[in-house]
Amino acid sequence: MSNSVFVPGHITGFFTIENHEISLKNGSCGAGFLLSKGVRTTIDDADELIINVNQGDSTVIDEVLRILEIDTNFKITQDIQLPIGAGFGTSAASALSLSLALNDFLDLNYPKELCGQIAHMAEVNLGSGLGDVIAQTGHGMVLRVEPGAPGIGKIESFEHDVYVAWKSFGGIDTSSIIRDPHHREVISDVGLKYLEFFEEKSSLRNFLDFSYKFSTETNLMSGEVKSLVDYLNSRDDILGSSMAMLGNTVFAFAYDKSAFETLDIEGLHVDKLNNVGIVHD
Ligand SMILES: Nc1ncnc2c1ncn2[C@@H]1O[C@H](COP(=O)(O)OP(=O)(O)O)[C@@H](O)[C@H]1O
Ligand SMILES: CC(C)(COP(=O)(O)O)[C@@H](O)C(=O)O
Repeated sequence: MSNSVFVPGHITGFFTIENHEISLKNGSCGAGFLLSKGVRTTIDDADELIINVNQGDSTVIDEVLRILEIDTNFKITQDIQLPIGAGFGTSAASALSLSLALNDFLDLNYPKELCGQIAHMAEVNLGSGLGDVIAQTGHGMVLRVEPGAPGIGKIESFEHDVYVAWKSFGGIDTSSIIRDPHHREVISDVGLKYLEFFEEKSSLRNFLDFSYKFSTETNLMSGEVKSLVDYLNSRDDILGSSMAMLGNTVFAFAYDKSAFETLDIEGLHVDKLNNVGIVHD
């Protein structure tokens, strides 16, 4: 027997950090969007536990198996289609696709929200993310209006027919930012300001504008990220550009794919906003 689940990558544009002593209520509010690339987890029958990942290590998988208290033999294969640690929410996509795939494979019959809550707990426990899991249960551009795990927090999804380009210069250790008191304060103050503006009008233009202002005012952009973002923002055929939270990564939106194809930027990937979301095969 074999089954697989695909969970899209998620890029956050701006966010707040919301504390709670209960890890399911811990998380973030903010806005981001889903990509057509992500993480596919496949489970197959096996006589022993086999873990096969194309990038990274088994940290996320081990944490999900620990929370689920599963001690059965099977083979886990993860195809991580985006760079890890670079602001694409791959750790959340790994955790969520694994909990959903195991639910199907082992006929656990857990509600989808519970699978999401297990993945959210793995993320929060590892310090690798706050709001990616709940955002990945949505589609298109996703606004997180209340923090927490699926079934606890609240999201709104907006569909857009738009191309997304990205280029990564490398990773940022998410936990070193979200666990640092100074960063936490600045991120939450600036994030709240733009979240409130965005809740009034959740347009694509506002998302791009507020993401750029957030990354500038929080001082999170590296020099190389800022110069590419500024260059992309200077072009008329590009809707806007900003930094992927939290990675050394640039993203930009355009209605026409050719706006990116005519640029001669090494390592620029072109994708489409994902209006579909999670897929079970
Ligand atoms: N399968 C995996 N997917 C993503 N991250 C992983 C995985 N396995 C281990 N890791 C580690 O988890 C951490 C995730 O960091 P984070 O910055 O949150 O990544 P991302 O931005 O991709 O979610 C990194 O230290 C990475 O090395
Ligand atoms: C921005 C971040 C805290 C981290 O995102 P990543 O580095 O992609 O795991 C995200 O989880 C969020 O809550 O918005």
